Amino acid sequence: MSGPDVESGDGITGPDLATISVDGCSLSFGDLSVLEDVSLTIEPGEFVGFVGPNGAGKTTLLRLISGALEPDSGTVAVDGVDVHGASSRTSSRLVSVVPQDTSLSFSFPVRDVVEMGRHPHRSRFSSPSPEDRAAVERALERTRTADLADRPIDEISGGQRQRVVLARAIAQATPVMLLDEPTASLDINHQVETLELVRELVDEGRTVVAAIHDLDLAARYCDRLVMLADGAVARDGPPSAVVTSEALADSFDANAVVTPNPVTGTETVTAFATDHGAASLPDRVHVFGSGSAAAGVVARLEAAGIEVTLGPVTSGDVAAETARSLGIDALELEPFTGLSPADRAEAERLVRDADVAVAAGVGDAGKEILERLDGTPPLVVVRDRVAVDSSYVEPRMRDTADRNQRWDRNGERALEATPETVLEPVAEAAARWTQSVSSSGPSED
Ligand SMILES: Nc1ncnc2c1ncn2[C@@H]1O[C@H](COP(=O)(O)OP(=O)(O)OP(=O)(O)O)[C@@H](O)[C@H]1O
Repeated sequence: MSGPDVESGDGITGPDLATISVDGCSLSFGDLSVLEDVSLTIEPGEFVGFVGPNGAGKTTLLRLISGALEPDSGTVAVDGVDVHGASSRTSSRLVSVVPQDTSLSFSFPVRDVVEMGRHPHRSRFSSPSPEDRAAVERALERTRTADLADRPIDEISGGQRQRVVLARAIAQATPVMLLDEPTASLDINHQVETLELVRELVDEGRTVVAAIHDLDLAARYCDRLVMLADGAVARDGPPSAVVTSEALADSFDANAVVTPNPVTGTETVTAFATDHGAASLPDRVHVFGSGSAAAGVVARLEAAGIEVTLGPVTSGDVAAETARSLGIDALELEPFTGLSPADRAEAERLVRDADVAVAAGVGDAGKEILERLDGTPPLVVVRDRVAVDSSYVEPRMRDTADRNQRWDRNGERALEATPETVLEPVAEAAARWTQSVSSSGPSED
């Protein structure tokens, strides 16, 4: 299944396309089992991201594919060649590697380091050909490291070194590139430039596998993600199928929501702290309000596994958009319209079905519902940090808070929170409610 030998854009001959086949690979370090029966096929021209929590086995799997580590059982083939049986010259014509740790123990000029990528293409004692030189210059240009070419490698920054090592891999002109955290030490411009460049290499036909911690970048640039957890493939597929709140909860034990990035449309992960005090959370919470305060509350409650409803909220509002992207049931109103009797009935139903209500940036329509539903369920008021300082909004907030006092069955003030701290008072409100119901039975009012 060897690919055709062709003259590549980087001036070398070799197979231009290669498939990676990992078949039933297991590997242990002493008693520690790190990979267990991993099988994967990666097609030519795919950009695959390995994602997963620390210690999941991403680097180990990359090192297994490069041939640096040998599996206890199973095989790895690149372009049909068993990488563990091949000579190092054959493997280094097939696979180039950008390791996580790019520190080098010598002081060569950057150009010489990039030129090392050409060694597999030359006979042992020959000097670089014009073709080699052209490939090196091209790699320096593509990684924007040409201005560093004469500097000693040990006198440039970690991020610059990372780009130089990528240049060396590009100069190596292999059909497969393996990158371990290629953007880890890069600033935002260089992160995006590097991943755009990797995409270009993929579009030229290379097969690229990269371990990437940043899930947003992985979802934005990779064609396919393989989520590793405890040394096994937990999920494998397009980013939209792999970066989900369920997968993040299962594999990372993370409390997170995944929403579409408004600019790129790709998956964006927002993770929250998992601590919400000792009390248990209610099953269902209704959120009144709009704006970023309500959006933050909705996302945090959803990430904590609570069934959330929202409304009334104006269509297009950030809270409505957040609810929509999370598949949350929301009562949306068209801009500049009031509550119809049907909307009112629907809002009242959503609130009555909830164990706790949260008010966050409540507008006039929401206030109307708040006023009519006196008594149940218990209420938590979220004070928006911006709103608290505003002379326009603050009297309205105070007004809402005063009215909320009448809401509480025990005559206590409604519990207050910020979007960041909403889980604890929600848990407390639910506990209070359960207590008051069990001591007096549900109220009629
Ligand atoms: N040379 C080694 N000797 C012993 N244990 C090792 C060795 N290399 C890795 N491990 C262990 O193997 C497991 C997987 O490590 P690996 O570096 O592959 O994880 P990773 O998913 O790349 O993690 P990270 O996201 O932190 O980079 C870890 O428990 C690690 O401690």
